[in-house]
Amino acid sequence: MIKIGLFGFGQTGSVVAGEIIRDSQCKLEWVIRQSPKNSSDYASLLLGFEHLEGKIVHIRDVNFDQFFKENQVDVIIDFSSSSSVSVYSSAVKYGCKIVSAISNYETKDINQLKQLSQEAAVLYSPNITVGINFLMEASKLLQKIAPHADIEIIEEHFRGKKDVSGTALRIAEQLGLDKSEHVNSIRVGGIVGKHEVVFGLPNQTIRIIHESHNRAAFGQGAIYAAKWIMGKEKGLYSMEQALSLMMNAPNDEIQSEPVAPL
Ligand SMILES: NC(=O)C1=CN([C@@H]2O[C@H](COP(=O)(O)OP(=O)(O)OC[C@H]3O[C@@H](n4cnc5c(N)ncnc54)[C@H](O)[C@@H]3O)[C@@H](O)[C@H]2O)C=CC1
Ligand SMILES: O=C(O)C1=N[C@H](C(=O)O)C[C@H](O)C1
Repeated sequence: MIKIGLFGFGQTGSVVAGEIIRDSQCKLEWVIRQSPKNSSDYASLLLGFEHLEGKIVHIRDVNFDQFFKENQVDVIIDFSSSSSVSVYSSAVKYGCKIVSAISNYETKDINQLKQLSQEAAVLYSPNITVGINFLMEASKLLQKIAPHADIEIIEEHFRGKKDVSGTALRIAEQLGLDKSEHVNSIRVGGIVGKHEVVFGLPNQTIRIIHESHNRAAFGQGAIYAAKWIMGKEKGLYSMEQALSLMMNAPNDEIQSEPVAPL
């Protein structure tokens, strides 16, 4: 059983908590949240389950050195904010691994996360869905086939998302594009997350699109990453690496036993 601690119980973290609770190989030990709401409750009860799982802990109520010593977990999953890395850095001395899904880090915080990976296994992904990594691989392949194509990235999210999509910035980086020139953001309604790479050729246009319809997609990706990182030594890993078996496996393996749920 993989013991998981979760940072963040917002619009994504609360859905991720439900996915962890539903997974038979994982146990949600605790949820650290910033809001004093529902403190000392259980995430399971708040999400409609009948058993007790995922004690809700208010960040102001804990001495983290003591908390991590007394509430040790195998993996911390972070869906909170850039600054949380400074909170859970002390957990790694108890052997804890980290899966961070924070999409846009402040420079000091991403540097601290990289520093942490010298003592612990850390997986960081601005988009932790399985599907977006296929979009990235397909885009890199198409760019090789059509090196002269014009390329634009379109990212669409819910109206309240303030930052530019970390996923789109990473796609631009992987394709060698100027992030300030070739990432186009749309903020409308309740779109969970859509990324489109548009390849413009003289007589045709090719579009590669990934769309998350439900935040459970992020929960499934985070759980896959948590299971994958359990066997890893200290170091910094990406979701592309965690999925590389799926993308590089011989055809018969892919057909018979997909490595991760789509
Ligand atoms: N990598 C991926 O695939 C995905 C990444 N994200 C990222 O996850 C983060 C959260 O996204 P949302 O849930 O939409 O935002 P949100 O604002 O709804 O939730 C964030 C929650 O974290 C809490 N929080 C902030 N700092 C905290 C701390 N130090 N300790 C504990 N809790 C803290 C906030 O109070 C809030 O409840 C964002 O960075 C977002 O970009 C979201 C979806 C997918
Ligand atoms: O804030 C979100 O919700 C999401 N953020 C990530 C990003 O910024 O790329 C990933 C996903 O699209 C949802």
